[in-house]
Amino acid sequence: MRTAHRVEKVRTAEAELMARLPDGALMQRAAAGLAAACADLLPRVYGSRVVLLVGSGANGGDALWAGARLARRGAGVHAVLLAPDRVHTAGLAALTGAGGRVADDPFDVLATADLVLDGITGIGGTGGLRPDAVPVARAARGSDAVVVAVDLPSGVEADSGEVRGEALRADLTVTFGTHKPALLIDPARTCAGTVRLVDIGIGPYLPSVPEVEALHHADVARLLPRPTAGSDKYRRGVVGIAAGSARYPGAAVLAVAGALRGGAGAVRYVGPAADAVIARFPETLVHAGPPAKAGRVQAWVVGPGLGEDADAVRDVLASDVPVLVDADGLRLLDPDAVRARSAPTLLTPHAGEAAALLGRARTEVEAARLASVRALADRFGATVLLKGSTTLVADPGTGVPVRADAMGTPWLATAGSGDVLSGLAGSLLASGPAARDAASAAAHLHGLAGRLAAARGVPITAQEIADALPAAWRGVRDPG
Ligand SMILES: NC(=O)C1=CN([C@@H]2O[C@H](COP(=O)(O)OP(=O)(O)OC[C@H]3O[C@@H](n4cnc5c(N)ncnc54)[C@H](O)[C@@H]3O)[C@@H](O)[C@H]2O)[C@@H](O)CC1
Ligand SMILES: Nc1ncnc2c1ncn2[C@@H]1O[C@H](COP(=O)(O)OP(=O)(O)O)[C@@H](O)[C@H]1O
Ligand SMILES: [K+]
Repeated sequence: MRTAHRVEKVRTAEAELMARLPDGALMQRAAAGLAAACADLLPRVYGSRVVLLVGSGANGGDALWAGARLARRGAGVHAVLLAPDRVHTAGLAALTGAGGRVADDPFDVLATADLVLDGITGIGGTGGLRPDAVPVARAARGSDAVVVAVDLPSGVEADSGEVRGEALRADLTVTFGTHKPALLIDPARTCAGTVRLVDIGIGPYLPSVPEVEALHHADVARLLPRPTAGSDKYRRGVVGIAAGSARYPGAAVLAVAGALRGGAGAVRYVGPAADAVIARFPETLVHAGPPAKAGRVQAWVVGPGLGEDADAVRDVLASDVPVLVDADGLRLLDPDAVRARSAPTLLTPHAGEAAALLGRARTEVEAARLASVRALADRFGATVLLKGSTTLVADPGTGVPVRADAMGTPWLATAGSGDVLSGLAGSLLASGPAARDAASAAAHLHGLAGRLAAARGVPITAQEIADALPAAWRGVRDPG
């Protein structure tokens, strides 16, 4: 599992460790890891052209010390000083002592660079790149050089993953001690490129509960149900799907398709699309409705393609089993009914639906995804899965890390893809895990299924995502 901590916690941990170490030792650890990562990227260090973008803080210091190491190995290193009167003096002395130089014209040196190290800002940066840094960052991106961000791509908000203005776009980010939330959450995550973590020894001083966590395949594999000799279809869990309408029968079929691949022992469909569901999936148990009369289930999914059937939403929310609400269900739900539930509730909005639930603009939700998912979880007293290029899963209250999943691919942005996800997550929910575990496992499997279906770089349909779910289970359980 990758874990990310807030700046305040990182600074506290660094201070505790620094008090036990000689001056500058932590920066040396960071610079050594950074220089090694750069050396790995260059065909050879000797004779390569490296440009350092150096801001006013310790992030610039890291870049300068790493530049000095590369210069000692024969690289031609130029430093672009964005705040010459506030530069890290020891770092600059080390660079010039190793044969590195201060650049006269940033654009000249960037035009021929092989590698650019972005040390403009790290965890101390706020408010996007300053106007004087913008053309330099753009020139770096526009050059043929590989761009390596120091700790964070400059211009992002470390704690939230927001980008308030312009940010540098890196190919690789070398981060120190722990991930920062911005490295796991869009839009900042997209600026980071590949992320490499360098251990500088602060691990023991960080809190055990991170701010954000991202599951690996192995973590997800542990969350997936596995039938035992004592299992029967009811013990494995029955998931009820209240979805579809005369207008949108396909949503019911797709939600059932996802549910059938989610590990429940049986899928019970309730609603007006029973014929379409049975025609495609004869293994489904169908019922015309209402949900309360459909028979016992261990979890409900309500909402995909539901149209205006507010009664179905009310019925399901009144049940005493875990409930997932998606799509039309999110529009029709009574917030008080959600808050009053004693069994778990999982809401699965995309940014537009989240915006409607919060009474905010969609752009606001997209810009501040972490704050939005937390606000929704608190407002509804429910687990919330916020869809998008990084899927976030939050529980209400503090002290529980938000889960971030970036397994997906933009090819997943296709009609009906969310219906498959809700069926899948509901099916997992029926087998008994906590809502946040069912939600994060579903997001990961769905993302991997999308990747597998789109492996040849071709458009995919929602049905193909559902069809790729068995391969995604295998991929998660046996990544070998
Ligand atoms: N504290 C430590 O022990 C260590 C810190 N390290 C490095 O130090 C960094 C943090 O250093 P600092 O606290 O000095 O902070 P930064 O170097 O991230 O930036 C702070 C400086 O940037 C200015 N600034 C803020 N926002 C800006 C913006 N948008 N555009 C331009 N300038 C802006 C501030 O006025 C301040 O002078 C980490 O990200 C990491 O790279 C590493 O060397 C590891 C050890
Ligand atoms: N740019 C993207 N990158 C990765 N995944 C995405 C992207 N856009 C959307 N998705 C995923 O695709 C799915 C779309 O769901 P949703 O918006 O509900 O679609 P629909 O309502 O058509 O079923 C979600 O799982 C979401 O996380
Ligand atoms: K940086």
